[in-house]
Amino acid sequence: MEDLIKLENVSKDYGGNIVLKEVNLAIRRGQSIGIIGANGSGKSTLLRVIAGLTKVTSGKRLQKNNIKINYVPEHFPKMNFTPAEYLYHIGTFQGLSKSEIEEHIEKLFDRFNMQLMKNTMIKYLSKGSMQKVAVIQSLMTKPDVLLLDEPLSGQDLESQERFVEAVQEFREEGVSIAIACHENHLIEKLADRAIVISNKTIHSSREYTTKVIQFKCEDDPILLNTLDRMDGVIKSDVLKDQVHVYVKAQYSNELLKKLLDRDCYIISVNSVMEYTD
Ligand SMILES: Nc1ncnc2c1ncn2[C@@H]1O[C@H](COP(=O)(O)OP(=O)(O)OP(=O)(O)O)[C@@H](O)[C@H]1O
Repeated sequence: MEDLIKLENVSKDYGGNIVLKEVNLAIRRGQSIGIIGANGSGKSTLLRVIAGLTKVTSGKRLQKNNIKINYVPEHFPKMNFTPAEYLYHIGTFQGLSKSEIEEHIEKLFDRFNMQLMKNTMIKYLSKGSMQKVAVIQSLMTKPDVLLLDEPLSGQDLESQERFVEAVQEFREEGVSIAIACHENHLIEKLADRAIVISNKTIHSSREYTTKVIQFKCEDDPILLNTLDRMDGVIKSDVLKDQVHVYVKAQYSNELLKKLLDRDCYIISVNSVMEYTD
């Protein structure tokens, strides 16, 4: 897989306070990384370094030419704009036409239940609504790399689900994603691999390379006979009336959709993790 952004022995300190020490990391095309760590461990700093928004103290940040990066910060600034005005400016800056911007705003405001807040000054919005403006901004144009810092912060459950769906759609279109958050379930859903920051460095990573989908289906020989030939399927086992199918993580949503279309009952979806150092 092609490297879009690479950190080589990157260290970052703030006035002598070392936050990251000799970190090596590659953001690969189409790969999705979850960043886990305690408060203050350096997740936001790492994301800002990946985004190229923070200068590194030593080491190198390399970036492939002409790639587009969308970034959702942990704290959205309190601005004297309405969300519609702000997104209009951002869309124009990103080269979208007026009608494209209006279409995106309508669709995304509906999707995130923000229509009533469209014309309220951002500085008066609640924390969750402000975060939704940041999320909507990052979804208006398809990037090569989507960087998300605590994107669910303050969002209600329905908006969280909408957000997961939207990120999954980008993922299926090959967008690379790095997401820092404290919700492990979100990382398991959205990441192929999780890195853990502690003691100023990335000391281990978990690979979510395979998903195991457990389901039941009415007698459907066509499905069972073709399952092993479907994209990304590694193997399948039939145990009494249940089927366990092992599928590469990036194909699991596609397979889930197929199973649901055939009225299968999904019992569970689990990640098989491999640890690497
Ligand atoms: N601009 C800055 N100036 C000085 N120190 C900073 C700055 N940004 C971050 N730090 C310090 O760097 C350390 C790591 O902060 P960072 O926000 O990256 O952690 P985090 O893992 O994202 O934390 P949280 O989970 O609480 O959001 C903290 O000690 C923080 O005080």
